[in-house]
Amino acid sequence: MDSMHTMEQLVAELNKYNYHYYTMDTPLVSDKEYDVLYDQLVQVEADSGIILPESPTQRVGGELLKGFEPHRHLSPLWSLDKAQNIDQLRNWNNRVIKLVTDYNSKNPDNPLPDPCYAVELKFDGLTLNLTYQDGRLVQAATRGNGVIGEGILAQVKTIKSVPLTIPFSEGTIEVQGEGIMNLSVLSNYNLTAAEPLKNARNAAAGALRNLNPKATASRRLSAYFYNVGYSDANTFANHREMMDFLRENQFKVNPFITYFENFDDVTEELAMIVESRSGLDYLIDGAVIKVIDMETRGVLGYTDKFPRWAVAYKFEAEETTTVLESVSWEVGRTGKITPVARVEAVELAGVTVQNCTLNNIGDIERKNLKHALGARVFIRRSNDVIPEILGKVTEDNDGEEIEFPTHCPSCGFPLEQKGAHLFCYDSLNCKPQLIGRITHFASRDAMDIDTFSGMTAELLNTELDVSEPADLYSLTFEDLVKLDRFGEKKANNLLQALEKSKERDLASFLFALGIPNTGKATTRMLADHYRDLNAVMAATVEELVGLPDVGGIVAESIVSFFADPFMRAGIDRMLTLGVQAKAPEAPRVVSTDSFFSSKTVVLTGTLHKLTRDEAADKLAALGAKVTGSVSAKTDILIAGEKAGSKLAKAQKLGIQVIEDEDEFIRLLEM
Ligand SMILES: NC(=O)c1ccc[n+]([C@@H]2O[C@H](COP(=O)([O-])OP(=O)(O)OC[C@H]3O[C@@H](n4cnc5c(N)ncnc54)[C@H](O)[C@@H]3O)[C@@H](O)[C@H]2O)c1
Ligand SMILES: [Zn+2]
Repeated sequence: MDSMHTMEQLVAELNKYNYHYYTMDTPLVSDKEYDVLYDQLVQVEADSGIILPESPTQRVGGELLKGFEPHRHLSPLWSLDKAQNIDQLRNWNNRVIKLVTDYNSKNPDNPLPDPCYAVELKFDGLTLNLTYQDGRLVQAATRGNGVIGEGILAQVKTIKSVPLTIPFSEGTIEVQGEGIMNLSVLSNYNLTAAEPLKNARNAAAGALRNLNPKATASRRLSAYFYNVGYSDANTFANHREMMDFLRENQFKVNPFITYFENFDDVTEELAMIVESRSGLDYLIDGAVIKVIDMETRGVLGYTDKFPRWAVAYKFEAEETTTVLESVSWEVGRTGKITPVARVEAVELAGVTVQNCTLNNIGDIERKNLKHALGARVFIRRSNDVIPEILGKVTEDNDGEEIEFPTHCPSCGFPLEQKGAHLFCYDSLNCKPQLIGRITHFASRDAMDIDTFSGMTAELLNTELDVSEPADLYSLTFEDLVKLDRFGEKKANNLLQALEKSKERDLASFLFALGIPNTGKATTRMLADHYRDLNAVMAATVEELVGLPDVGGIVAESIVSFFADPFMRAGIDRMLTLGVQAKAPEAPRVVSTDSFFSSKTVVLTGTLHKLTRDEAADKLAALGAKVTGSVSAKTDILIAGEKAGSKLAKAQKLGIQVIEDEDEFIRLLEM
């Protein structure tokens, strides 16, 4: 009786979440939280042998939205069975093998081949089913309940990569794929949107199920296709043939698709995908493993909800919900004030999350978080960066107000707002700014002062009054040796490291200065172009904006940095104390007859025999233009190990890719 009660509660709760997720595209819980409850229900059903008629384990999708013309799919659309770990994946494979073996023993004259597998990305967007008649797109539908979907032809036509006509013109076919919003498109959209979108999946789904196709068009969606669900004139022997057909008919097919004869190789591929996940420009929530032989698929068949010949291998969730407890304000090295949120501790992607970033006050307002203290919020963690608060679960005014500071929480100086950010401009006296500047100056990509940390900067500041980088170079052994936890050895080590840093090159020195809005690539370019510190310091805005990748803001930042008498004095003092800021070595000989001459080259992934900087130097010396992102203008992509989205993009654009490092080196030396 108790399990009956649990079951009823779970069914009711899950159906409520389904409605908000599938029908409204505004989920109330994260997928992670949903999946936990769903798995509980599956377990209770298995234990009790009872399944309630309205159980979500028996149905695909959710209710249809009114206002769209219903479309009956020519063959049904399915959900996918799930494996949360490799053991569950092996169980799935064992079931496949058993069914194939059983079949073969009954049909010895016509046996099925040993299973081979395709591994694809599992896109997180909205399922699309496109109907083509005699080569023309005549309908596009959502999955709906798997049998009937919502007709969203006008909306789907706004996706530029969806072909309106295809070469294949024999009768009717239905092609399935996923409508998605690229993450870069989402973040661009959010830069100016009055109401930022929380999540790319809901953004895509909501846009496609918007009655106004103009609204859909403004989201600039994309779509990947992975299945021919129905064709009255064509059959395929296996998945490869089907993919070839899709490519030949100009559907966008994801380049990350691999085929394996051996199941162990599948698990290796999955590990690779997990690695490259954070480099992709779209959301995936797992990978899909499919048996490729079509006859085998027919024999394996379907349950009420999903095919037995495919399984989704779920990756660790990147989103969950928690409660926003408080907000504190941190001062960065440039004086920028960053709100840091404390949330109720929650597990996400393998770690316990307690702090999240809120970016800036502009973001708090745009994300409707101004009154969110104590409210439930969605958070997202990708890569290893600090998780971000995406927005409230419900848009109700149910929280306390987040008060914005008027004075620097560290030095008490009145704050100024510039754009979406608050700044403390008391940069010479505000302690976190001093410490931040010194720590940055010493960091690896800057002056590379060994063993120096934020704690060192803090200690030197409190005990020896080191308040700017130049002060570091007047430190003496006597000063250092009397410090807590220092001793002779450490004092000598630091002095040696400081001595060594005097030989750092101009690019690193410029980077170390921490000029606002000026990163490593720009300081390197400045060093290459001017080859002399005084020349950089004398550059004008007009001159700077003429240089590659320098815009007005960067140019202004550089000029006003060097115009500051305090900064100039600090630099002069460092030069007097022996800092060299060495110009790059001998002027570059630009060759014009090499393989790489006048080609635009992008480097990605890990190289083993060269660092990326070395490779870029060599390429530049051969007259190549080395850029950071792949576009139609790219001639060659050098893809080292674990190359991710850039490789996929290059393949998609048909750009020449060199994946073999030895071959790359051979071409460099040619
Ligand atoms: N947060 C919520 O409130 C909520 C509610 C309901 C469901 N969900 C989420 O949705 C999941 C269940 O979703 P479902 O049953 O709709 O779909 P599914 O996750 O079981 O997978 C089926 C879908 O995967 C998609 N897909 C992407 N790439 C594919 C590929 N390469 N090949 C084949 N299919 C591919 C297809 O669109 C297909 O419809 C749950 O696990 C849960 O995470 C969340
Ligand atoms: Zn301050």
